[in-house]
Amino acid sequence: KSRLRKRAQLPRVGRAGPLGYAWTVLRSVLDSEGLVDEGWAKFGGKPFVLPSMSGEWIVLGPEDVEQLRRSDDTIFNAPERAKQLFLPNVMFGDITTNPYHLETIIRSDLTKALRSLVPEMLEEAQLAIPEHIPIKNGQTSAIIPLFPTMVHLIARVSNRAMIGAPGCRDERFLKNQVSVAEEVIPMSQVLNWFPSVLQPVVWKFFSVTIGAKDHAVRGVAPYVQARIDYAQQDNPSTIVDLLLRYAPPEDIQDVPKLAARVVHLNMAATHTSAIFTTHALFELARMPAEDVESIRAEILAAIESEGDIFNKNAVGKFHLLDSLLKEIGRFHSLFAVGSSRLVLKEAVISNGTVLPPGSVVALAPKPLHNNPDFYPDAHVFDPFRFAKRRTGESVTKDVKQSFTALSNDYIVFGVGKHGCPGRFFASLKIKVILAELLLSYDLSFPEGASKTPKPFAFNIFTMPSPTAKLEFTKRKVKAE
Ligand code: HEM
Repeated sequence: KSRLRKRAQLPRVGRAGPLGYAWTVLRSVLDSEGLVDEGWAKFGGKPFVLPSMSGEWIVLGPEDVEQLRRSDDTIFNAPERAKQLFLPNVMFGDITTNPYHLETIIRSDLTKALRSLVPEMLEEAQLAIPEHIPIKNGQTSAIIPLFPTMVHLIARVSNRAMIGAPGCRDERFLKNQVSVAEEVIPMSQVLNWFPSVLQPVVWKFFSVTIGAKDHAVRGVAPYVQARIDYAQQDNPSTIVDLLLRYAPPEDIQDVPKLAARVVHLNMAATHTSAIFTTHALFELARMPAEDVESIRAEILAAIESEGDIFNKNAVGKFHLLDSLLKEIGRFHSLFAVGSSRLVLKEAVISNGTVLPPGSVVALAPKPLHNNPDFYPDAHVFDPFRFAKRRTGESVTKDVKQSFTALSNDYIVFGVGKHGCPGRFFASLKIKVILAELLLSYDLSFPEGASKTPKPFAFNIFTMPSPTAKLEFTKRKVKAE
């Protein structure tokens, strides 16, 4: 007898019946994570359907992660799903038929260029931090809204790598880059309510009204043009140079399209990294002082071991900071469901269910990251969890504990061939900024403020509280 079952037999989370369905869809807007937790508990970690405003997600269980990891896009397709979910071709023009800005550049060239980018990002962080944490004359500390400040700081340091200095310091330019995600992500949701023929018209209407993406593209265009004019790409020093190296001739004639690719990359690079930086600073402010001191001491020792130079090798030795970031990714999920793929051909999943083409599958980070087989005391936030697993016996085993290592039990950066190609850049950038902040300031919650600010959830995404504040007190000794 066949064990195979039809897709329709998959259980669904939420209230029963058509009205219950509508209620569940509405709940998913503000509480997808709660729905995923509920479905996982109710169906014992077996696949189930999660309804949402942008259609149904089939949330897969731990047994199916390996199948997604190995997939080569013939059955479970990532780029098609990204197009369906974020509609880049509607909002940015056709930048995904030849997605060289996402693949070649970020995956290989940027990662190779990281060594030379560390001193640049460090210099930018050192210049930007005092501007973002303005301490008034005669005072020793400043209280700032953390998440929006980190978004801005990250955008500036990222753009030192994207377009170079001094362009990355232009406040208006940065504001526009940051606003793009705030326009485009909710818009992709709204556009999904319209049939595809109407989407360009609806987008045109909204984009003229809001305009963040158009402003951002116009902001990047002069830098692209300058790099074309000076043929800087033979000796690349920014991501724009790398982009020009791979751009086909027709793209070189189309500066706005090239600029749109940079804006698209900025979108992937900013809020994600700012979320980690914000969580890390809140955690550091909550942590026992001696733990913060051990992280600082390790940073100082690593820099000293490189002849007092804060370079990429030194950052590679910040194991405690690396562990803290990895634990943040494990403990605070960024999204309720991720690594989604469009099913292109009939596919059978672990429990024998046959999924028809057109289905959407995804993984649920939070329950996977709470698997007691891999994470004893999973409910406890242990900043040094992964550092403790580094035994020093085998380099390969130790590397597996690092923040950027992908595994089936740690899916913050996704799985398989579409796992985040920007993660090495992101990790370095975040560490440079955090190390600089830790060496310069003591961190604390302002008097009377909650030490566990409530995160903000929208659709599948979860962000740290956008209004919670942190106090930065200048430290007396700052090692150079
Ligand atoms: C902490 C920061 C970041 C996090 C948590 C993050 C997370 C992710 C995740 C979960 C995916 C999807 C993986 C999958 O489908 O399995 C992804 C894809 C991607 N990310 Fe990141 N990301 C971060 C930073 C960056 C940065 C800085 C860049 C660019 C400079 C970047 C560029 C990309 C690109 C181009 C993709 C698409 C890859 C593909 O489909 O092949 N990301 N990221």
